[in-house]
Amino acid sequence: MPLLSAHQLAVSKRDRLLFSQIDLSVAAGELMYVKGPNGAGKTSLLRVLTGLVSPDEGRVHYRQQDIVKSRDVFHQHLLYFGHALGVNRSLNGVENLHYWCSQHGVQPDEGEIYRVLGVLGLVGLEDIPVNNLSAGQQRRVALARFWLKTSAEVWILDEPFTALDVQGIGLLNERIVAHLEQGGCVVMTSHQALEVNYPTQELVLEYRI
Ligand SMILES: Nc1ncnc2c1ncn2[C@@H]1O[C@H](COP(=O)(O)OP(=O)(O)OP(=O)(O)O)[C@@H](O)[C@H]1O
Repeated sequence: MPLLSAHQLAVSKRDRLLFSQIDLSVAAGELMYVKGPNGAGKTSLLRVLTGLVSPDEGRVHYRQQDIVKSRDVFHQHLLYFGHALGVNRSLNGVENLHYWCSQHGVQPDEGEIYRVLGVLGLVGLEDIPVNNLSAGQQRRVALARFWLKTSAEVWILDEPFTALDVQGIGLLNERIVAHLEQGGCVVMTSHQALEVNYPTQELVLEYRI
C-alpha cells in the first residue's frame, strides 16, 4: 500500500499549465526525486502534495484516504520542509523549536531539543537569536525538526540541502536514509546532484510554455 499517492494532478498558475495528468505513488521505504528546470512547477507540486494548496484537478491520498477528508491525520504524519524556514529570527534556536513543537503536537523529552541542536553542530549557539546565526546555521535550526517529529512518516522536502556545508549535507543524508530504513517515505526536490545514497524514483517536470 502506498503511503502517499496522487492521481491525475493538474496545476495552472497565471494561465500557464504547469503540469497535468501527474500520477505518483510512494510506499514505505521509498524516495522520490522531483526534478525539472526553474519554474517547471516542482514547488507547486510539493505544496499540492502537502494539502496546503488545492490542485486544479486530481486528488492526493495518504494511506489511501483523500487528504482533503483526512487532513488532520495526514498532517500529524507529515513533515514539510519548504523554502521558507518558518523560524522567528528574534528568538533563539531552543525557543524556536519549543514553539514549533507546540504548534505541531510534538512533545520532546526533557533536554531533547538541546541534544538535537548538538547533533546539528550548534553547541554553544542554542541561546543566540537566529538572526545572529549564519545562513547554514539558521537552516540547521529548522532541520532539527527532522529529528524531533518522529511521528512523521511522510517527508516532503523542497531543496533541503540548500546552504548546508559538506558536513551538514552528510548529516541530513544520514537522517533521510535512517527515516527511509525505518519505513518512512520521502518526496524531495534538489538542484544539486543526488546526495542521498539510496535507490530513488524520479518524476521529471518539463518547463511548459
Ligand atoms: N502563488 C503564485 N502565483 C502566481 N504564480 C506562481 C505562484 N507560485 C508559483 N507561481 C509560478 O509558477 C511557476 C512554477 O513555480 P514553482 O515555484 O513551482 O517552480 P519550481 O520548479 O519549484 O522552480 P525552482 O526550481 O526555481 O524552485 C513559476 O513560473 C512561478 O512564477
